[in-house]
Amino acid sequence: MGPTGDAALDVDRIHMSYGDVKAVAGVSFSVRQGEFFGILGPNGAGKTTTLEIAEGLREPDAGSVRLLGESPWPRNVGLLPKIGVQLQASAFFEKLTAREQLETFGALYGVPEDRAMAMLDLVGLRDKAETRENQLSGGQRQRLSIACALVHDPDIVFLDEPTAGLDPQSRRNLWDVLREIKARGKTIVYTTHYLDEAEVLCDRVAIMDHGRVLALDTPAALVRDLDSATHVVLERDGFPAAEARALAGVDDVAEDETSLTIATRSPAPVLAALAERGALSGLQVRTATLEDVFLELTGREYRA
Ligand SMILES: Nc1ncnc2c1ncn2[C@@H]1O[C@H](COP(=O)(O)OP(=O)(O)OP(=O)(O)O)[C@@H](O)[C@H]1O
Repeated sequence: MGPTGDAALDVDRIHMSYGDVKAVAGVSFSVRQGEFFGILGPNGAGKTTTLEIAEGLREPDAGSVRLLGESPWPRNVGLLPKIGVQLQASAFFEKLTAREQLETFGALYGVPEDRAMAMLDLVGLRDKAETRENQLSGGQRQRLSIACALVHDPDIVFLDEPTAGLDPQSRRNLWDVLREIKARGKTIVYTTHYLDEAEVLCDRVAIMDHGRVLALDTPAALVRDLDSATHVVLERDGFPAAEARALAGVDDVAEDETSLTIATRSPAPVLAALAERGALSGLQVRTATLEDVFLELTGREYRA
């Protein structure tokens, strides 16, 4: 599934070095309107540099960017009302409450004051409206920074690792916020080093390593193209291993103390055969993930 219609963002063969460090080495991708696009990769892959060039915060050494049909560099003031950039939490105004932060950012764009409460509702912070930002938790500050990026109702939002450093519950809460933003028709471009998260949230992802895009597609297509086995796990005593080996479509069978694991590239008939024999007790089905895709692409285990 590639971009269709007018692209919200077109990044064309960009390069960027910091001294001897080649941070971005010929990166190209397009993001279509309304798409949730993830830039993934381990630390130092070049995600932030790519995002900053796409937003118009940095000038690339080579290559070009079209953002909502325009060049974001040199600083394109006409684009600013249409793009939202998540601020680092340190960019909040000191001593203001969550509501006042939003009203202040909103005032810069001339939006009505009641937008602040609407944004607090969107990110689930209404009950923290009168709390000063330095008294918010890490997850609440992240949500406030996303609300600030959205206060002027931009068409496209850029988020740099919005879920980094959050506990699992806060991460999940933020996923709901991101899904709600997408449901409102916004284009989202975000970076993360959590591959599992991107698999759940993103329409398409670019997997980066050492300044290059190694693969770009929907998470489902990337995993499917691996052609790796699905693992069907059953309770060990639920079904004899020898019978499992004899089923059509089974590639391999392994046993440990508690479970029987069947590897297959045709899970549907194998599951149907197990169901016919009433052997689905304790069933778990494990398919490949984006981490397996990364391993296949780079030959090394993924380490965020
Ligand atoms: N301002 C800078 N000066 C010098 N080197 C930099 C600078 N910013 C980034 N780099 C280097 O460029 C490379 C890419 O960095 P970048 O921040 O774009 O990667 P990243 O994928 O966002 O990593 P992370 O997940 O750690 O933020 C890294 O090797 C980094 O050390």
